[in-house]
Order: sequence, then C-alpha cells, then structure tokens
Amino acid sequence: MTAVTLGPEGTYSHRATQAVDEDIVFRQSVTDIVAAVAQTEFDYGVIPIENSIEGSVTESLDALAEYDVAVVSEIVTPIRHALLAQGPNFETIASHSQALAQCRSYLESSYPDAQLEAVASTARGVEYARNDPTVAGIAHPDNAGDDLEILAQDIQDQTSNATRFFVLAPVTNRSQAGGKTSLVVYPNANYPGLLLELLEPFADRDINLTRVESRPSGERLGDYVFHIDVAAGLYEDRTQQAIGELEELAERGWVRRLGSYDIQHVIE
Ligand SMILES: O=C(O)C(=O)C[C@]1(C(=O)O)C=C[C@@H](O)C=C1
Repeated sequence: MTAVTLGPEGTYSHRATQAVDEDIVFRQSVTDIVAAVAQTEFDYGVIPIENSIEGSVTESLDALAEYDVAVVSEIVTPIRHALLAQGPNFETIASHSQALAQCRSYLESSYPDAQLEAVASTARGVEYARNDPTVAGIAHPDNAGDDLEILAQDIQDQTSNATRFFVLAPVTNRSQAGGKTSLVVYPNANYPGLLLELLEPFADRDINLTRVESRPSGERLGDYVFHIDVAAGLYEDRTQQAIGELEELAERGWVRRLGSYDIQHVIE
C-alpha cells in the first residue's frame, strides 16, 4: 500500500500520513495529490482540509469538487510551529501560507521587518533556510536536524492550533460506514432561501451539520459549490433520505457523496 501526500519529507501532512501508511511518496501540491488518487495511482492520499486558526484550505476543497475521490478517514492533529534558521540574523521567513497565517501575531510582534515568503510547504521553507543563511523557516521542530537552530518554539497564535486532514482513496473504496459523511453540492441555482432549503432535509431528520463551506463555482460571480459535513453515516436511512431530497433540489447541478468515515486523533 502506498500513500501520497504533500512534500518534501517533514511536512505536517507527512506526519499525519505516517498514521495511515509506511510507504509514503510526495507531491508538490494538494491538487496533484487529489488528481493522482482519482487516477488510482496510489492507495491513499492525505490532504489538509481545515485549520482551527486559519479555516479552510481552499485548494483542497476546490480539488475535491473537481476530482472524484473517496474520503475514508479524518485525522485531527495538533500543529505546533517552530522558527528554524542557521542563526538569528535572517531577513526572510519562508513557510506555507497557512503556517505564516497561523503565526501572524508572533511574526508581527517579534519580526515586524522580516520579509514573509509563502512557499509550497513548511518543509520546503526549511529546505530554503538550510540552503540560505538569510532565510528562516516555520515548521515542526523535528525538521531542525543537526544544521539548523530552533530559534523559537510554539509560535502559533493559539496553543490549541490543530489541523484536520482527509485520507482519500480511489472511488471504489468509498464507504457507507462511519459516524461522519462529507458531501459536495453544486445546485447550479440562485434564489432566495436556496441554502436554507439545502440544509432543511438534515434538520428535519435531526442530523447535525459539522461544517458548511461555500466556494465559488468558477462559473460566474455569486454561483457557489457547497461543502457539507454531517454527523451521520451513509449507511443510515435518514442520511440517504436527506441526500435524496438534496438531489431533487440540486437537479440542475450535482451532489457528490465523498463517503462516510470516522475521526482519528493523532497527538504527535
Ligand atoms: O506545509 C505543510 O507542512 C503542510 O502539511 C500543509 C499545512 C496546510 O496546508 O495547512 C498542513 C498543516 C498546517 O496547518 C500547515 C500547513
């Protein structure tokens, strides 16, 4: 079994993937990961979905709307960032845009003059710092190795900082079992009360929504794709009935069942 995730080695995605598989390969973007799993190149893919400080990883949501894959598990893990560099005299701080944003207050108060540079992943920022003494990276402290100093630890703006990851698999592995279900809905319609109507089938059956996110469809301004997570499994009649109603409401568009799954908490 092989899993694909965001590289290079040492990203938070890599750490989360170690809870799923031992044989891990890396890609440079979450879109590449979702596309590779959709094309059945790998058994699993692990992508970040949502962070407790910064919210949705929008590239991941858009890739889930574009490619047909299954969500088979959710991993929640604490994110504790460190500042890593060859020494204290650097001018640029490089990291993933999510990590830079999660440390915004710390960076504004401790390094107001530093140049912030968004790179493809936290581990990519560490590579950059390893090759350039004028650059510091923000990443998990284990990335320091023998050649980088840990200048500061726990620099995220909230100690409770945590990220949710989805474990993806090819669609043939989509499961009906699990306590949560993720759906993507494109109603291809726009009228007063549409969102209310889309959510009512769940409220009517006492199904708790754990997340609703809207993303632009890309078709026209004001046209949205909705990402809906519910605390119920596809194996339950009430979930199937609610989705049936949702499909009628979205008859001009589409409804994708990403699958049902359980949550795994990974502490380190
Ligand atoms: O760059 C990494 O280390 C990643 O795994 C990506 C990512 C993200 O996109 O949210 C994962 C967890 C953290 O929230 C910061 C960055």
